Amino acid sequence: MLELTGVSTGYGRTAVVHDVDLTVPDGALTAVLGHNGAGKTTLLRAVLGLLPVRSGTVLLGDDDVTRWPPHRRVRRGVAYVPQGQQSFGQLTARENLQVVADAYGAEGRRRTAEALDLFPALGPLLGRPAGLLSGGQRQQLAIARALVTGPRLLVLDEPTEGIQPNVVQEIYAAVTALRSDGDLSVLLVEQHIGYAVQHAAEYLVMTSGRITHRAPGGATAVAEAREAMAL
Ligand SMILES: Nc1ncnc2c1ncn2[C@@H]1O[C@H](COP(=O)(O)OP(=O)(O)OP(=O)(O)O)[C@@H](O)[C@H]1O
Repeated sequence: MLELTGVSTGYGRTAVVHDVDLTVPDGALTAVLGHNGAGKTTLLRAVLGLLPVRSGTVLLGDDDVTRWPPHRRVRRGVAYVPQGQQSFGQLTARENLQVVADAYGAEGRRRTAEALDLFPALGPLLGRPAGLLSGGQRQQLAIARALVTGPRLLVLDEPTEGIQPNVVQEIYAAVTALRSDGDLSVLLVEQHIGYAVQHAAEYLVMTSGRITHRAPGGATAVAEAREAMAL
């Protein structure tokens, strides 16, 4: 479980995120919604340890990881897929997976095979430079690469931004399959309200760095979420 209590963070002297409480129970999906510049990515950076927490605490299970560096959080089971379908563009899709898998030996090879089962569209593309893949394919590759680390918490920053609807469906189907398989938790930042709220156990709306609305997710919650976003 991930639990943030009273977390504030920012850049230099600029405070961006203020006093955020957020929980992702084991096996659950929590979604953070908000307009451009609301502070969603900044909040995720604090979860990953890429930005120092100025006040508040970040717990992973029983561990207080507030001061842990990013690599220690990754070893503790946190995987981050940043915004923008990032990959090593000159390397092939296969090599993009291998650079991570090599660090995990036989386990890495097993997880690579599992990730490719989850995203079958990647199979025929493995020999192609990642820079030549479409945005949707690169996003699937980025999620697959994160899965090779064997996460217990997957942190996704706007995974469907700029991606065509059928690939969005594939990405959400994959996330659903992953969660139904075990106790993988997902912290999801999205502007695509419909999918995020439908799949979330809880969703939060962030406005100017503060949580201004929180409610249980589900198919019937989407209209309320749109209203909360419009305020
Ligand atoms: N490296 C940085 N240094 C200084 N300020 C930054 C930095 N990155 C982001 N900010 C500022 O922090 C605020 C929140 O940005 P953030 O990227 O967290 O928003 P967001 O909700 O993720 O937006 P988007 O949906 O557009 O990605 C913005 O005002 C932004 O200009």
